[in-house]
Amino acid sequence: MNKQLILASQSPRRKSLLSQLGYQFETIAADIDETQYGNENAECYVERLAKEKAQYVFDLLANQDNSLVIGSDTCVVCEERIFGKPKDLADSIEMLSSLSGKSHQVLTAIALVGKNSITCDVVTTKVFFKTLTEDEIKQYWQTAEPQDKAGSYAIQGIAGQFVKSIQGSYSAVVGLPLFECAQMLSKAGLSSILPMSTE
Ligand SMILES: Cc1cn([C@H]2C[C@H](O)[C@@H](COP(=O)(O)OP(=O)(O)OP(=O)(O)O)O2)c(=O)[nH]c1=O
Repeated sequence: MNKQLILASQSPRRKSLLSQLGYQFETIAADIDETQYGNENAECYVERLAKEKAQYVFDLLANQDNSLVIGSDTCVVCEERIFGKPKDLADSIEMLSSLSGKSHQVLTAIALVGKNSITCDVVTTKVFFKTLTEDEIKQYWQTAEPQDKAGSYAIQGIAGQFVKSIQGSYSAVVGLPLFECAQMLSKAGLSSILPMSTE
């Protein structure tokens, strides 16, 4: 019997990306504390949060034997600094000024939790930004787009024009790496409407 798939997320972008893979799934938002530990590097941080989101939702389920939960987390890393979502305009100015005119990394972790199983993968993408003026950053803030996005920008939105190029996975920057996600779900034995082979 095929397992039931649940996406542990309140993000409409993750829902839309997962839909592209052709799986039937439900979404349930995870409510976890996203505070970073003092000694935690970016990779460990996103991996832990992706696992905690998936585990949080898995623990709510009645039918755990027959369920798999996928959780994900994204952060932006620039010169050793880790950026999550901006708290306010000042935070957004701080983040986007740091990203202006150089490259940074976007880290997205995906975790799949089932009964007695956890698998996880962290995908890193390099993003090259044009130089931004403070006026541009302030105007961008007024659009509301950056407010719920790691690093205070959305590559899939207005901020697409800030991005000169990327090396890596576009879908991972938006919030869910499609290639890695498809491989993980396929290896876990889930079938989508599109049969996948694993590499
Ligand atoms: C860099 C970047 C991030 N983002 C988004 C992806 C994530 O949704 C968000 C980072 O916050 P997350 O805490 O990873 O996710 P979330 O709170 O939106 O959703 P949930 O925890 O319920 O799954 O930033 C974009 O949409 N575009 C971008 O270009």
